[in-house]
Amino acid sequence: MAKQLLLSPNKILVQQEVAMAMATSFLPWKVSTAASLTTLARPKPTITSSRSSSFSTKAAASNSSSSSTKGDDGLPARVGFLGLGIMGSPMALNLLKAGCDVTVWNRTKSKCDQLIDLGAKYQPSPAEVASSCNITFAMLADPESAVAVACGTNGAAEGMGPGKGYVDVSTVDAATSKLIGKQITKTGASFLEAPVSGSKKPAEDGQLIFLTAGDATLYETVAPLLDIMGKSRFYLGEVGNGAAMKLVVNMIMGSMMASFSEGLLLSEKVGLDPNVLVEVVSQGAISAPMFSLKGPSMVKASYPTAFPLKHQQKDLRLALGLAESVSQPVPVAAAANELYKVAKSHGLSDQDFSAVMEALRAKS
Ligand SMILES: NC(=O)C1=CN([C@@H]2O[C@H](COP(=O)(O)OP(=O)(O)OC[C@H]3O[C@@H](n4cnc5c(N)ncnc54)[C@H](OP(=O)(O)O)[C@@H]3O)[C@@H](O)[C@H]2O)C=CC1
Ligand SMILES: O=CC(=O)O
Repeated sequence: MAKQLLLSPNKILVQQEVAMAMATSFLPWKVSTAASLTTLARPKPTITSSRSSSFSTKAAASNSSSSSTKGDDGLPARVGFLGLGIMGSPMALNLLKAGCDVTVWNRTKSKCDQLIDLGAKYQPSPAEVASSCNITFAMLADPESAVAVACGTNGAAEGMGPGKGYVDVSTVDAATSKLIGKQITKTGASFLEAPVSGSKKPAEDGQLIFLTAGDATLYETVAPLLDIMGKSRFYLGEVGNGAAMKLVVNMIMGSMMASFSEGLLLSEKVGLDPNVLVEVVSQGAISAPMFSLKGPSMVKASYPTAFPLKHQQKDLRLALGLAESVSQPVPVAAAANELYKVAKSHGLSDQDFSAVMEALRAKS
């Protein structure tokens, strides 16, 4: 059964979560390999503690053979995936590995090859993916590409219709998400926004956090698919709330990274070993997985891309717009945004966002 928490004062419902029996009843095409559940069950974060059944669905799916892509009534799951970048590729791969019938599309077709080799189907346009699938996910770079893929010529909306669902997992602003939702629902299909928190590695490990909002029935329908790709999911109500939550989280993250970079450079300048700083930080109240993960390579001025810097700057820009819309001062985020803009002007757009440190180094 769904457990709901009411968060005042905004009256945003956070639903945690839907039992497997309920979820699978919406999904005749999903598997339920009960025998395999116990062995695959992982420790769950507190937030997911009320959804052990959904978690088990994930475990079952992860352990399933390709024959288990068919439910009791023999209907196959047909899941589309649009956008196979750093995040989309591992997410689609996890769906495929879990036994889903996955159809992919990417603007640069070569990025589909690995998934096709592993059994994914291919369609030459978002419209054709949407028309051949029950559920279509989209993981695009930014608002412009998310709109183009959903609503442009040969876009997904052209292939949508009653009974289908479109789940946009890109990080965009609320207005963009609402626009896409409007175009999708006009066709009779359902829409869910579901941006993710978590980077390349969590995407590979199926450990993403989904921040969903929109059609509640579609949310329940896709819950087992989200559980294949992620470790937790939040349902936040109306379209726009998921986008807003994601932007607030990434606004904090962008400022944290800028501040951490300043600390590393300052420690170096005053003759301290920045590796020791990373260790000290890791043991105290400001410890964060992000610092421990990226600190050692930042000290070596190495920035292997997990979260491209250009996307972090996009998120800060969109978060500033969100803050502006409600007259909320966010001076720290505004300053961080300027730093990421400088980093972009130094040609660091496609490096990891931790390369923002280079913008500070260049200033000194
Ligand atoms: N990387 C990360 O750690 C995280 C990223 N995100 C968010 O997820 C989204 C995707 O990120 P990520 O995978 O890292 O980004 P990438 O830059 O690796 O991938 C972007 C994807 O968008 C496609 N794309 C870009 N422009 C267009 C366009 N005009 N038309 C059609 N397709 C287009 C790209 O296609 P092509 O291959 O042809 O260029 C590619 O598939 C972003 O919104 C990002 O902010 C969220 C959480 C974590
Ligand atoms: O959007 C980036 C992330 O790490 O989350």
